[in-house]
Amino acid sequence: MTAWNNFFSDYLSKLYIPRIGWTDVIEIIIIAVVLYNILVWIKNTKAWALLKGIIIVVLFALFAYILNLKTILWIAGKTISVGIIALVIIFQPELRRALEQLGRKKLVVGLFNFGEGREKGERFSSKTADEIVRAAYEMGAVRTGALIVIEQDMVLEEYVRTGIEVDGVVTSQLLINIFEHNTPLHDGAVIVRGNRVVAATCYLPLSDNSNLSKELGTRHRAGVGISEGTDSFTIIVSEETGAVSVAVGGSIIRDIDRDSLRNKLEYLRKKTVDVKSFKIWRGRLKNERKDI
Ligand SMILES: Nc1ncnc2c1ncn2[C@@H]1O[C@H](COP(=O)(O)OP(=O)(O)OP(=O)(O)O)[C@@H](O)[C@H]1O
Repeated sequence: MTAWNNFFSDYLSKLYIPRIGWTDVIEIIIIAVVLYNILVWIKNTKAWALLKGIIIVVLFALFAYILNLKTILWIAGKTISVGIIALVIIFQPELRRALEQLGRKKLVVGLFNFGEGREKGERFSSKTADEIVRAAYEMGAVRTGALIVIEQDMVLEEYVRTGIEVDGVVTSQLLINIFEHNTPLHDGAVIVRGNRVVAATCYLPLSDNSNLSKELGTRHRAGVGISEGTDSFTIIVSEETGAVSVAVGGSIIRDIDRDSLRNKLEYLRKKTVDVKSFKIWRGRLKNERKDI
């Protein structure tokens, strides 16, 4: 017993417990918020895939360090500085946009913006699913081309920014109106977030997948393109054939029937959405969105 007591008193005498003042608490909060927002930013841009790649490289370097693989460590050491410069060049557009936002935004709201309209536990309502299905097949029947991207966990802000803000409740009439030929909003993609059409005329990345059928033009390639880099669910209505297709995870399901599309949307709708914390800062957003 005395041995234990000695061990603990010895251990405690060596333990350094720093005094924490209120400035330390403020510093911890600021660093936590900044880090959190950097991680959210990484997740919402293509930096997410890159971060996963970096983690794998770091694990590999760690492995080389443990086994003392000198040549690999030397190469890793030499490439690190080049790698950092390469990262800045690759992410120059994203970094510029992030800095621009920082300068433009209402800072506090920007910092605590944890994703709009996602506190309900459901991605979108059953009515929204019905409206999207109705719009897709009504447009298909009259050969109106359409591209509807449904946002899931990954926020598609960088694509929303390429289009024109709409912010309207999803209805079949709104979607049909947007894609009506020779109207200002008909070109490009519509992005749906929750129960709202957030933007139209959005420009999506084109897929360069050489396995895609040569019959498919840029509308379909754009639908597949966005699904390669994000977890979005995209509905494509062909202007040429009226067929409705769906792109998810880099693959396309062509000419899907109405019931299958409704079932897929129903599945998406019910996938649980993280209820984010810090609701206190989101009161403003909720008040703006009573009509959801
Ligand atoms: N990168 C893009 N992002 C968003 N929309 C795009 C993009 N590229 C093309 N589009 C849309 O696709 C339309 C052109 O479709 P195109 O005829 O080339 O495609 P398609 O796949 O053959 O489809 P369809 O069967 O409807 O003809 C454009 O008018 C535009 O609305």
